[in-house]
Amino acid sequence: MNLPGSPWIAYTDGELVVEDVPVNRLADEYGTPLYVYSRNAMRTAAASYQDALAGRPHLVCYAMKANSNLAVLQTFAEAGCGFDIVSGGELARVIAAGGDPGKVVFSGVGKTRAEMRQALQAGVRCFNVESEAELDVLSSVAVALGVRAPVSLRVNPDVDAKTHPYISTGLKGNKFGIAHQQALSAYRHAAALPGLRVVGIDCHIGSQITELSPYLDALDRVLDLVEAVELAGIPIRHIDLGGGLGITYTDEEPPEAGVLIGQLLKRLDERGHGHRELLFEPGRSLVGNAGVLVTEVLVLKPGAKSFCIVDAAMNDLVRPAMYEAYMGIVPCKPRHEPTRPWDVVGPVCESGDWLGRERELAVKAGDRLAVLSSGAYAMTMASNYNTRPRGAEVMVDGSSVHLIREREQVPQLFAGEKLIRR
Ligand SMILES: Cc1ncc(COP(=O)(O)O)c(C=O)c1O
Ligand SMILES: N[C@@H](CCCC[NH3+])C(=O)O
Repeated sequence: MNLPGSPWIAYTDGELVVEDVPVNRLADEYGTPLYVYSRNAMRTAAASYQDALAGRPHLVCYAMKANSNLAVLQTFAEAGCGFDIVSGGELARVIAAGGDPGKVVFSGVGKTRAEMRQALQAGVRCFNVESEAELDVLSSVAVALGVRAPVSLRVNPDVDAKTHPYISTGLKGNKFGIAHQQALSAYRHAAALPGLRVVGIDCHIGSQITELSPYLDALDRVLDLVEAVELAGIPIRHIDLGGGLGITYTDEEPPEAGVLIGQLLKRLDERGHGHRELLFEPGRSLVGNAGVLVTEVLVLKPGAKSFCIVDAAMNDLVRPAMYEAYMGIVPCKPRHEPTRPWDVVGPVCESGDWLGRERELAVKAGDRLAVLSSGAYAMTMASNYNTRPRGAEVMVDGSSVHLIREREQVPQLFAGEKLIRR
């Protein structure tokens, strides 16, 4: 069986392993719920973008919202990546991980003045500006600091990324970016402001995209604009095509990064833009299939509907509850016994607290299951709902194991709370 995450995540001698390490051994040592990542899967994924872009000026900016653990950032920084950030908190993480702020692009529809100042002082590479009003605010913050902010306008190309409505971002009904019809005037506005320096153009049309055509359609819209903006006398140095490339959770067959980039480069060349510096902001496709969430079966409730209650829940992995997303679930040590369908659910007091429905499994209490494709948007979206401490994170690199985040302890969860004095 070829699991998502193969060859880094696979069965060896009847046991699930991440690289050279059996997952059950990690669960024995670090407990569950436990996020386990393959460092070489991350390195390989970064290389697939970088190799496809070799010989062209480029920067792959890892969209760290997918997984912002410092050791994950360190891995991508060492691979030569920059970062796509959406908050001052994410910038602080980049710096703490030893990343270069000069390789950071700052996206997001609602940056605060304090975050703008922080990013200007750190020397980020570029602000991806998402509205005309933001141009004025950013310019005034930059003028007050005596600098010019490098800006790229995030254009909303009104292209259907054919993905879940909650994660589509490039349609005119989405809150993201500046409508492509208004972008030229927004560029004129930007070029006239004293605190700004136009450096690029940006678009990001959505997430978990499994087809090439939306990317090519968006690129055409972006190139039309680049031509119009440069005709207006405003040079555009880089083109940032965002992230969004999907991964295999079940039977999806998204294009490989190399294929996507090959097609985009071909279109750029055909249209005479092959010399431009290219930026990408991939998140999920760099880390999603590099990780699993390991959980222990607490109790079984067979019946008309059979529930397999595990110790991980929607607070550890919200994607099924939030998007009805399918995540593969496999045993860490398969039993050679008959299977039956189980709803794999967590202990949280919500009917929406499920990880998988109608999964054919042979399980007993105490067994460990691995939720596949949990390297992206799992830990970063985790919460403490029901006063549940978040799990530990472990990075495997060959046969080396690194604890990269300790398990939260309950007292930490209310450490900042105060009783009212009587
Ligand atoms: C601006 C921006 N860039 C990049 C990403 C990364 O997306 P993905 O994880 O789908 O590659 C996102 C999230 O969708 C985003 O909002
Ligand atoms: N968090 C989402 C994707 C949104 C990406 C951020 N714009 C997911 O788990 O699929």
